[in-house]
This record gives sequence, C-alpha cells and structure tokens, in this order.
Amino acid sequence: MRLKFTKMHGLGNDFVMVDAITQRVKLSPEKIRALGDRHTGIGCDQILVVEAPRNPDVDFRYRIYNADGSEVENCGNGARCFARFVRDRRLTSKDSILVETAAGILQLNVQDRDQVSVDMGAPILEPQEIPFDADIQAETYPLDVGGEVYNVGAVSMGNPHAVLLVEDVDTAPVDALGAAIECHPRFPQKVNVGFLQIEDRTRARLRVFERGVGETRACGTGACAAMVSARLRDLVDEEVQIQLPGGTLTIHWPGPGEPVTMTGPATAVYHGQIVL
Ligand SMILES: N[C@@H](CCC[C@H](N)C(=O)O)C(=O)O
Repeated sequence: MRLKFTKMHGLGNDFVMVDAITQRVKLSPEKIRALGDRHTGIGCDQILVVEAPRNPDVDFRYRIYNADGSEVENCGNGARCFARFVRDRRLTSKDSILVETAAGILQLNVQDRDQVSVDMGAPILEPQEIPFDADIQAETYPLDVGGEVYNVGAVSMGNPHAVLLVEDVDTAPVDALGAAIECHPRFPQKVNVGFLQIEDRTRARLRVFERGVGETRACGTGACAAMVSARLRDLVDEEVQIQLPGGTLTIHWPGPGEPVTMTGPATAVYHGQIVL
C-alpha cells in the first residue's frame, strides 16, 4: 500500500497525519508501529487518521493511534494539528470545525498566526469513568507504587491522566515513575502521567509520560488534566500558561461541569509518501 501523509507537530508532540477521505487506508497495529518507528519508519508519537463523519451533524471523524499501535480516545495537540491539516488539504474552508473522536465531539477554532483553540469538553472526575479504582471521588488519591505512596490527581479528558505535584520538573523521575504509574493496576486501561510544578496562580511547568509512547515534548490532554487537577486543589486561577518541554499552551477552565479550552500552535513539517 502506498500512503500519502503529512508530518506535523504541536509543540514537538509529533504526528503522522493520514487522509483516509481521498485515499484508501487500512492500517493494522503492525503497520501503525512500522509508521511510528523513528529508526525504520517515519517516526512520531501518534498517527492520526482523518475520515468522513458517521454523524451527519459534524464535519469529520478522526482516529488516534499511539506509536505502540494502541488506539486511544483523545489527543489535544493532535486535535490542533487535525484542524490545520483539513484546512491545508482543502478538505474544509471552515474556521470552526466539529469532529467526532472516540471521546465524543470536539469543536476546533482556527485562529490567526497558526494558533488553534479547542473546546476539549468537561473533564471526567468520577473514578469509574476515568477509569480508576477508588470508591469515592477525591481531589487526590494515595497511590502505592512499589511501597512508596504518592498523592495523585485522577482526571479523564476522554483519556486517563494521573497528575503528581513536584517541586522541580527538571529533576522529577519522569521515566522511572512515569513507567511504573502508567501500568499501575488501579488504572485498568493504563494512564498518562503528568509531573506538574506550580510557579504561581497563572503559570505552571509540566512534563508528561504518555501511555503507549513514553515522555513526549508536549501533551495537550495532559496539560488540560494538569490544569483541572491544580484548580481542584485551588492552586491556580481560571487561565494558566502551561510550559512544556516543547513550548507553552494556554489552558482555560472555570471549574467543575465546565469545558476546558486549550489554545496553542499546530505546525506542518513536510508531506511524503511511504510504501507499507
Ligand atoms: N499527545 C496527546 C495524547 C495522546 C494519547 C495518549 N498517549 C493516551 O494514550 O491517552 C495529547 O496531546 O493529548
């Protein structure tokens, strides 16, 4: 199969974007892993496949795969890249785009200077729906990891996130602790793990160990989940600049029951073709 694709990134969280509207696409988990391999494939954190919608009230549907071949529910940086992709490929000329994902319908607004703003929907905090093994909802939960107890926030932005507060993200044990929490049995569908350093009520720093990938340069849903967890602990105001290794996202969240809005850039790198 010859596949046309576009390589994109949102703050260094990188994607292979595939248009499955104007070309026939059939991707098995093995082919996804082959595309995502940084040595023998194109290399990326996630693969996004853009399809025609099943719901007539929306513009598109897209599916998201981690580089390890697993299909996931949501991807914040990917959503912004998706919006630019469908506009650049002239699949739509709309500034405001509705897209169906496995996590529900998202609204994307393309702004000036490469910025895209996404209504990410309201966060899910009910443990069973995250899913997370806990009897009642709480701001944080004690989590035993190899005999050491960490207080973690648990939030779903369609996909599951654990959020830990740290003094300094530069020295946080992101790889070792991230990998241990990713597969913790209390998160039955595994989890993305955010390490959050609060600077003041409007600025924070974040590193994310992503489920199915490892540490990435940025994670959009991770930034939204970190904002929600910090705000539930009354550590931040309703708009926060979250600085990730790849750059800064603006996250806005008034509070429980309200949607989270994420704003940041989306960048196309190159177009190519690959034979799989
Ligand atoms: N990079 C993404 C999140 C991608 C999915 C995640 N690894 C998961 O398994 O849930 C983002 O920007 O949100």
